[in-house]
Amino acid sequence: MLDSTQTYRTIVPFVGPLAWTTLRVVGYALAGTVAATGGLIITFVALQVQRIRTAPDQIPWAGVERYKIFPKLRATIASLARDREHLEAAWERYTSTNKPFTLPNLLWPLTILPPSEATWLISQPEHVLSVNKTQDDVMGLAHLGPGPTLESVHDFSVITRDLTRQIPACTMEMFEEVKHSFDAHFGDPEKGSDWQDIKLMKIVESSVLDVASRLVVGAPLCRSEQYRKAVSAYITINGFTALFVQAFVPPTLSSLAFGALKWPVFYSRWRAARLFYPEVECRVAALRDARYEKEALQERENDLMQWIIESAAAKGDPAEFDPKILAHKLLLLNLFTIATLYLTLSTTLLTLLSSSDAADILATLRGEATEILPRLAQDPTATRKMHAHDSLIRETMRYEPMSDTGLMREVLSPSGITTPSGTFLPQGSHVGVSVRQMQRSGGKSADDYQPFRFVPSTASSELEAEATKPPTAVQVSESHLSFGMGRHVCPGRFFAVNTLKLMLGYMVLTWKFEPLKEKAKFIQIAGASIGSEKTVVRIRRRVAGGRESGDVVEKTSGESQVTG
Ligand code: HEM
Repeated sequence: MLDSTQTYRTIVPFVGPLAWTTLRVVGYALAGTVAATGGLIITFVALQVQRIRTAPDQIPWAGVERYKIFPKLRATIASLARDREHLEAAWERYTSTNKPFTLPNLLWPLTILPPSEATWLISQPEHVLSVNKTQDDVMGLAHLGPGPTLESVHDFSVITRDLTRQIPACTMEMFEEVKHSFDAHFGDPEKGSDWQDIKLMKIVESSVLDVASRLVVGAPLCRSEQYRKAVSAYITINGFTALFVQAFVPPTLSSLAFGALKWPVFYSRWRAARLFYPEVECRVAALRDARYEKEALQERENDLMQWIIESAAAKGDPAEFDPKILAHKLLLLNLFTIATLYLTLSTTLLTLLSSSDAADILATLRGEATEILPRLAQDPTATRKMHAHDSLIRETMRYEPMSDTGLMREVLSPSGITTPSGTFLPQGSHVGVSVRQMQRSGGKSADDYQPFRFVPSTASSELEAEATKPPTAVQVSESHLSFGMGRHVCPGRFFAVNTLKLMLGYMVLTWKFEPLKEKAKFIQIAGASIGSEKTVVRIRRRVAGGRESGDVVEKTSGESQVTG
């Protein structure tokens, strides 16, 4: 055995070189990190400067501070957190005189047209003002989309044609999932009917994930932890990759960047798709075999997966009928449904619970849900009579839309385009409207939150009722732009509002909510409004036992059931 002196003598000669090597590795790592960060910052700034140049010259910019160096660049960087502030100030200043202004934004400077030009904006053809191009850029669809072509990715006819028509047929299935997922995620069942604190955003996210996925992949997969994790990872990685390339990579190099960065997205997509891919493959094969057998065709499923498969088959292009592409198309739709329903439901709840009338609003909703939800099994179209819920959804989207700006288009026309009031928009510039301000500028009470302002009044005659009927949540107009407007209006809005009614109705029937003591905080990120993750809400499960009509009782199987 070596004594301590020997050990010391053996080790000492290695200490110096080892320390030196370690120091060098750390040094290289540090230098690499500094160089990479510096490179990213320089590319980012150069890219922003180039984008600033694409904006129309003669239009004033929002948020710029004169006499400061690089005012537009500074305003662009500040827009990440101060977008709403910029929008409000410029709206006050320019819109009263019907003038456009340019809103700085990290994606691109956005020229905001006055409301009088919104109808002109949406009536321009795609090759002049393009919606698809903005979607492709924000979501990286050309590189990360399912394919087989971009045109195919933008074909949403399955939603417009099949999903909207089949809403009554899907309602009970969706309601079953609402009950299952909200019971599973909302609060700790062990606490019974005691008050408990929940982090609202997290819990709404988990519940919505199951409900939105039920439409796309069905049960039981939508409830599996493996699928939930895989689809969440796919949404996050896809979103970050597309945004990273849009923010840091010049358009000329974006194909190269996507070529390298797409692999984590494809891997995450594969992890989610492989869980339902065999089912898609099996149905594709069945459809191929059964094309000439009427009986087999009659037995086919009636769900989104089947509609997508049949729609692809109808195109007669083998590339469209590839099970892998079909699975990826389903995942893209799952991304749309999860993100939009999560944001809208959480904003609706937070705005409602922040209101000074929260208790009364909840009571009215509960009354309506008690009357309608138990009738769904007999009449799935009964959700159309949930006027209070519909009005609350429309009012929340009006008051606190998912995004402050909308109707976003890129000018594709090589010679640019001039608006009716004479504003010239060059090729490559981006144009849109201020959704939030337009929705809040319809009279004295437009700045107030009145959840039941769109509930039909009880008129004396049918004729009068028809004449005074307020618009519903899915009816878009210049004062209701949260679903967009024109040819690219959201095709999923009928399904979205129906599902939101089921979720809200079930929640108010099943839990008591304590109104918030302070107004809920919303985080503004680049024009999007998202409830704070930290918001804690107090809930209590209503006592089971069917004491009141409409209460939720537990069946012996452990499932919950709404009593009639
Ligand atoms: C409350 C929830 C939702 C909101 C607030 C919402 C909002 C929007 C908005 C603002 C647009 C852009 C319209 C335009 O550019 O003019 C859009 C487009 C779209 N939405 Fe939704 N959406 C929701 C739910 C859904 C759902 C559930 C689906 C799928 C089932 C869906 C599918 C789509 C598709 C495919 C488009 C692109 C349409 C096109 O470019 O032609 N959305 N949505």
